[in-house]
Amino acid sequence: MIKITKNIAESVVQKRDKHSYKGKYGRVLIIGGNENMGGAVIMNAQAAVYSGAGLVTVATHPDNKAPLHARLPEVMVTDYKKELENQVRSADVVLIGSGIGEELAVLKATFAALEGVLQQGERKQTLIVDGSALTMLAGAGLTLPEGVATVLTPHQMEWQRLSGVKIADQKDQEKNQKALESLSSSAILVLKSEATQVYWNHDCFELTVGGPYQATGGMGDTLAGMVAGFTAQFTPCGSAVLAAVYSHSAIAEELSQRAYVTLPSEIAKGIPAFMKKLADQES
Ligand SMILES: NC(=O)C1=CN([C@@H]2O[C@H](COP(=O)(O)OP(=O)(O)OC[C@H]3O[C@@H](n4cnc5c(N)ncnc54)[C@H](OP(=O)(O)O)[C@@H]3O)[C@@H](O)[C@H]2O)[C@@H](O)CC1
Ligand SMILES: Nc1ncnc2c1ncn2[C@@H]1O[C@H](COP(=O)(O)OP(=O)(O)O)[C@@H](O)[C@H]1O
Ligand SMILES: [Mg+2]
Repeated sequence: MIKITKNIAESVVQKRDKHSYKGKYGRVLIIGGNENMGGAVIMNAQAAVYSGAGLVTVATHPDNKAPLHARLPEVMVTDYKKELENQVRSADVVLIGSGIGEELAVLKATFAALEGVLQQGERKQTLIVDGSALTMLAGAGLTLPEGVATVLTPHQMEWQRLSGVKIADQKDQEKNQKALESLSSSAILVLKSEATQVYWNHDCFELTVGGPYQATGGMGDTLAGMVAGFTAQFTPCGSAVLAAVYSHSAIAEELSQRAYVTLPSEIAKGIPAFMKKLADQES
């Protein structure tokens, strides 16, 4: 087990090139948020924008458009049942599942569009699967698109549903690793808990920052948005995931010095200053 340290995050988050522009920092497409769970995509999007993603589009239920624009003028918004294929085609990173409910057709259309891009050999895209998309994956017996850089971000029950590994057995790295390999030959797993584990490239990493002040709805939606924002900007994908996982909980730990609970939106607001500290340390 390798500890996820500040050093890993510092080696990932770099100072920005003076001659760069938004196109260099990735196009993120967030798909999720049904009529009852629009908050989930707001938290995804806030985290992705504050992590520095170059362009962020949210494909969601139309009821969520006005609240999203009111909270985050930086994002573009589209209906997740219209023109999804074109949106997926133009994205570098696709995050699907937070608050998506049971919109199986949207999940299937997203996977089909990603496979279409792959077949044309256009470029390497990253897919992040969170929340209810993981539950639908488990229930519908869908397979993950191979060849796309994939990150799964389940909490313990989502992982139990998807992999069959019972929560009580999830401390067993070998069991988790084997189950992951049976789902995908190359996916990265972020198995969230009070001691989050990341499985990448046959290694297992463990988070040692964070705490119970994070046990509040939307905390995982914020992490998923950070993973999207970081993977849009930094390579390799696994290092970017580790840096996002570390930063999310390290910001919460800092906030917990003066707060009983560390709300997801407060963590998101802390991202730019935290990333600056990481970039300033980078050697
Ligand atoms: N504002 C919004 O729009 C928000 C929208 N959200 C969206 O809601 C969707 C559903 O996500 P979900 O996680 O709330 O529900 P689900 O997948 O059924 O899991 C809960 C079941 O698992 C069990 N459980 C056991 N261990 C667990 C663990 N470590 N962590 C968590 N649960 C654990 C737990 O046990 P119990 O608490 O009953 O003992 C219960 O039986 C998802 O798409 C998400 O993005 C939320 O983010 C909130 C804010
Ligand atoms: N006791 C705890 N200690 C540390 N982190 C926690 C604790 N409880 C929850 N978390 C973190 O909060 C997040 C919860 O994710 P998730 O259940 O998907 O939230 P949601 O779907 O409501 O956004 C994970 O990153 C998890 O590691
Ligand atoms: Mg979640």
